[in-house]
Amino acid sequence: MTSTELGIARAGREKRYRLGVMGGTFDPIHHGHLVAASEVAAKFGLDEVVFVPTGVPWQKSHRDVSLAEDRYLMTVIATASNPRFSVSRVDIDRPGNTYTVDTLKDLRRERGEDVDLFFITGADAVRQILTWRGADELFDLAHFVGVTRPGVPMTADDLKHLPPKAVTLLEVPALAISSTNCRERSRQGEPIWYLVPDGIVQYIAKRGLYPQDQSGVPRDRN
Ligand SMILES: Nc1ncnc2c1ncn2[C@@H]1O[C@H](COP(=O)(O)OP(=O)(O)OP(=O)(O)O)[C@@H](O)[C@H]1O
Ligand SMILES: O=C(O)c1ccc[n+]([C@@H]2O[C@H](COP(=O)([O-])O)[C@@H](O)[C@H]2O)c1
Repeated sequence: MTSTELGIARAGREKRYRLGVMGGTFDPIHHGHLVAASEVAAKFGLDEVVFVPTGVPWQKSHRDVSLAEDRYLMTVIATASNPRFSVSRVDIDRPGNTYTVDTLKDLRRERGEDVDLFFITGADAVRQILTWRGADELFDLAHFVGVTRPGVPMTADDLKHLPPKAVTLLEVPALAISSTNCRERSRQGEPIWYLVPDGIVQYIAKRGLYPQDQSGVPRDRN
């Protein structure tokens, strides 16, 4: 959506604009991400979900991460067909480690005060939020939506350490897909068709992103 279209859409409505924010390393983006964003958009009545690929994901510094431009382009390709999905460069254009507190402040600055922000995150990331930089500020900047993820058991008890009402848990259709598994499958010459959108299979092949490991041992089991 262009900024003019956004302005027209906003002018014609009384309710505040509801913007979902789906942050991720997206190395590569897969259907688990897309289903999570789509479900939260439907359940929370979001006007738009902006996907924000990380610049430098500091909590993944133990492994190689593909170039930000490749992850950005994959995110654009995967979201292009959905008129409510968009992609932001705020994290990849900001130098240094990526912190969500900066992401949310940048989006607030860009989109204005009359927007409610909903940060979408998987159950694994919800558990980690208090380790994030500026965690005490995060819940004033956005409402957090933690989506269920296969292999990550999560109940309301797991949210006890977070401020009350700061996070909503949402059950989404279970897709046992991870970027790690997609990378490993590519490296072992196994198909990733239907785990990721078709254009992503083709982009990975074209750019040789996760080359087959001749030793048969995945490079980044994490
Ligand atoms: N299958 C899934 N179901 C629900 N949420 C998911 C799923 N995969 C990823 N997420 C969530 O999407 C966000 C971005 O995830 P990320 O880009 O790190 O993908 P990932 O599959 O977890 O990657 P990796 O395996 O490399 O750690 C995180 O909040 C993560 O919890
Ligand atoms: O702010 C932080 O310190 C922080 C630490 C780890 C992860 N995050 C954010 O959480 C989202 C998912 O991250 P990841 O590493 O699981 O792809 C992404 O938007 C990250 O920027 C944020």
